[in-house]
Amino acid sequence: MNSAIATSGLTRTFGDFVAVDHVNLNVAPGQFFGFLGPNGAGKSTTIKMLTGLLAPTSGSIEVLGVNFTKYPLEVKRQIGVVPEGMALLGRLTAPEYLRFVGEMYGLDRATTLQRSEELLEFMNLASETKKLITDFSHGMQKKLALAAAVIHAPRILFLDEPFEGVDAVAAGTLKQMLQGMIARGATIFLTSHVLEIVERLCSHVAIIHRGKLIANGPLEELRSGVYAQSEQDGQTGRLTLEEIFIRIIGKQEGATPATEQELSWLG
Ligand SMILES: Nc1ncnc2c1ncn2[C@@H]1O[C@H](COP(=O)(O)OP(=O)(O)OP(=O)(O)O)[C@@H](O)[C@H]1O
Repeated sequence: MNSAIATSGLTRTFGDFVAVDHVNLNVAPGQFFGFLGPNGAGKSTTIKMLTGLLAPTSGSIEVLGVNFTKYPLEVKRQIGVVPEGMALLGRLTAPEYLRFVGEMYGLDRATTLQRSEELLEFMNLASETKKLITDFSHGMQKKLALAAAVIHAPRILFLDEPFEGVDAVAAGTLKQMLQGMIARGATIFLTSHVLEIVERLCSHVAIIHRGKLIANGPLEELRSGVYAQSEQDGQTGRLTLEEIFIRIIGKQEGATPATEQELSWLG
């Protein structure tokens, strides 16, 4: 097996609209992979297909060398996911939910209990064990969804906007947890609009725009490609991922960047 995640011609349509258009991805085991794109580009739709939450219209997906369509359960056992809507069970408490998830993955009760306690402590949720999940704040729900996604020690973790709504202290803890997983050989595939965090964590980046992949590779290669172009434009110095992203998307749009437009009527 050479890839942790490999897609070929992955496509999803909604009626006539092509949300994901013949995407070929190749993520090596142990990579920290950032999947970027503007709003509505097709990131969540792709993650949903990669984790079995949405069927592709066409194309193939292999995860850890296994055909997802043919052997979905075998794949699902080895992956963890925090999807866009988190999909928690609101009428349970956090320990009840983690116990449910742990047992669903076939962990014995003692292991589930021990990991659940450790995770709640780690996520700073240990004092919230009596509250129903439906009464959790958005950030608390996000942290619980993350805890549930890793309780079975998955080999691949898929995260759709893991830092959204999470406070700075928790974001720091989370980054540490993800880096620890990478150090122990896991693969992480994440979407985020927080490009400073992606830049700090991810070794590889792909950019999707209107359903099509428009950039894909090691972050440093992407940087040097865009950097060479920007030198021709007269700009020198190291580009941040945010600058790289804006340049790549701007080139596709061929329009005036939003920052240069004005809402003159607005005060
Ligand atoms: N169930 C659906 N029915 C119709 N259109 C959909 C559906 N799900 C997604 N889309 C459309 O597919 C496109 C891609 O959506 P997606 O949620 O994948 O974008 P995204 O890159 O995750 O965006 P964001 O960064 O805003 O979360 C959008 O135009 C969206 O409206």
